[in-house]
Amino acid sequence: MDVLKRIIERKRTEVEYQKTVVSQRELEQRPLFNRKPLSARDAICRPGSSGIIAEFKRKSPSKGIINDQVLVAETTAGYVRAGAACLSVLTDEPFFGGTSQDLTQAREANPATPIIRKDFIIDPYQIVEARAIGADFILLIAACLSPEEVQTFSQLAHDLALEVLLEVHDEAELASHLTETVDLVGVNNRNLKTFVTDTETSVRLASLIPDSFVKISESGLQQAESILSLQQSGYRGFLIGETFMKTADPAQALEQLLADLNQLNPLSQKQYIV
Ligand SMILES: O=C(O)c1ccccc1NCC(=O)[C@H](O)[C@H](O)COP(=O)(O)O
Repeated sequence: MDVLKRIIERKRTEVEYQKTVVSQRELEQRPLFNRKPLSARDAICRPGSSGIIAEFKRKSPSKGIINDQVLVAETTAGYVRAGAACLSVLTDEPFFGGTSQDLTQAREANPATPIIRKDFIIDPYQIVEARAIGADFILLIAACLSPEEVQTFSQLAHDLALEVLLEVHDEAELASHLTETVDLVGVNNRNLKTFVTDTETSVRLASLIPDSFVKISESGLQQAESILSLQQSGYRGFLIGETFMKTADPAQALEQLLADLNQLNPLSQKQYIV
């Protein structure tokens, strides 16, 4: 069975159990549920934005343990100081070693930076929970959902003032799942069957995504050169986890990447505020 199927099977059991522990009504009474979410679109598109969505990722199915030494509040605050436009916090525990508490700690440490709840959303309960733990936007993965679910889940997210990043892997998912109700469209460069990452996937799909959506390239991004070339293809956002997290100082790795990018592109020397 492929990894996504295993993740989703596990997630269904986990969400049903979680509903018996904390009801939706209780989630709606949490203090963070009443906080006004921030716009990832605005953070990524504002002039001078690095567009980097820096991810806190302890482990993954493709790499195993990446970094279990660093702390979430310290690392995410470092990312923001280094120039991240947004943060991504994985909240899946079995496969990625993340928790909802991680996201809440990142929220407390970074009150002015949009945070995505990076998880495998298959139930409306998780969207309400996303707002209650302090997220500003959510991920909907086309490979895990029907087009109708993307439509209804993104509508619910908007009703809760959360933005939506729709993730696709290929042309077919884009054709079947893209709807006006999402805000950002992410192309995942990681083939979930082989785990191989190839930024050509983003290049290939770029022109098929209407410019009304903010385009995000996800996974396997390591070099300033790749980011520059993806910018030239129309991408505004770059979701990066492992490249930063595999180092002892993830924020310093982001700072270095932005310095390399500025070096490569002297015309926009002052573009990234670091
Ligand atoms: O990262 C994995 O191994 C993985 C496996 C199966 C499903 C999803 C997976 N990753 C989630 C992500 O989307 C990435 O964490 C994110 O795009 C950052 O990727 P990277 O920069 O390559 O860590």
